[in-house]
Amino acid sequence: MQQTLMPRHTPNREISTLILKAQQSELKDGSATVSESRISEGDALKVKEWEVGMFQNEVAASQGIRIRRRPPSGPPQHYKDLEVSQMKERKPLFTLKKALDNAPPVRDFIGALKAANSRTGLPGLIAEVKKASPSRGVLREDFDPVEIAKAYEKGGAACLSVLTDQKYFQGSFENLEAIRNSGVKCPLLCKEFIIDAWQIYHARTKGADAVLLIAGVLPDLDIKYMTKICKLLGLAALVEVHDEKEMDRVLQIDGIELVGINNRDLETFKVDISNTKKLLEGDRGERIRQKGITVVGESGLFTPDDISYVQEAGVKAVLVGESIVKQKDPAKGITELFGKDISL
Ligand SMILES: O=C(O)c1ccccc1NCC(=O)[C@H](O)[C@H](O)COP(=O)(O)O
Repeated sequence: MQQTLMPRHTPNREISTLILKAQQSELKDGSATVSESRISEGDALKVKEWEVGMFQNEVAASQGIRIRRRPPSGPPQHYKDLEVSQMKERKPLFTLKKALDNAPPVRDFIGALKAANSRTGLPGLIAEVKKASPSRGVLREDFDPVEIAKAYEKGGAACLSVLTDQKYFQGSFENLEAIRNSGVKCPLLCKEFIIDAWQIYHARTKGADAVLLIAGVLPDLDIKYMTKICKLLGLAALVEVHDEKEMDRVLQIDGIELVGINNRDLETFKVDISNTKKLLEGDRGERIRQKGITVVGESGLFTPDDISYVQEAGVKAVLVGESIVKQKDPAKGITELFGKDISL
């Protein structure tokens, strides 16, 4: 943490004061990070935002992060940075914090996956409510998110993943909120490109029980900080990796309970389900088991053989979109995917 508190760029006076407070706090109890220290959560967020803004590209490069968001200088240009900064202006953090008082209670996302796995002997299913994707275009023209969510629950899904990104997936927070308010009991993952802690608060106010943190997009410091915010809010964090390097980065972060192995390369869109097996082999797999991490196999799962393959590799849960959302009756699609009725 000290290293990130010694910027090469000069912070403004407010940030300098906050950094000093955080450092004094660290000196007192030795181990605290900015977010754990005695400065307020709002102040910690300001320091964090400043650190992230200054170092993002340097840190990202050193951690092998391939998916870059910010230009080296100047204003944000990536659509998600722009989108989030506009949303933050409309609903600042203090407004979101007030809205938390009226947010529905959080349901146990990881508990639901484990219970389904124990009940069926098969990986717990996170069924994805996704209208379109960058690799496949529109998956379902007659897309009614609540109807699909209800069919998934009827078909035995343990949890649901709801795409909220509009640009690439034609998703929305309205869909997430509508599913949450529809009486569907499955815990909900907010499937979003999270780049800012503000989005976690926002997801919580819209009824999410879990959020996605993508290691290919977020530096270690962000993953650490954001998993703490999730814990603070009672949300589960699904930390997604695609290769060995990302898995190794995530394994050295304490407190991570749920890791997703995406079989899809987010840059090339190439899907290979043997990726799940590769990342769970040998010492790496052993460390994951020792840490008690629940692993989710993600993407490209279409048949009972695919499910058996990733289960044998060591996953306790799977995240599936295309193969079930395209079915006329998504509940039947689940039965076909698993080769048996998992709702019983
Ligand atoms: O689905 C895509 O084309 C995609 C492209 C780029 C980034 C992410 C993408 N999808 C997100 C996902 O990880 C999947 O929606 C999820 O794992 C389900 O995958 P599938 O069962 O293959 O629909």
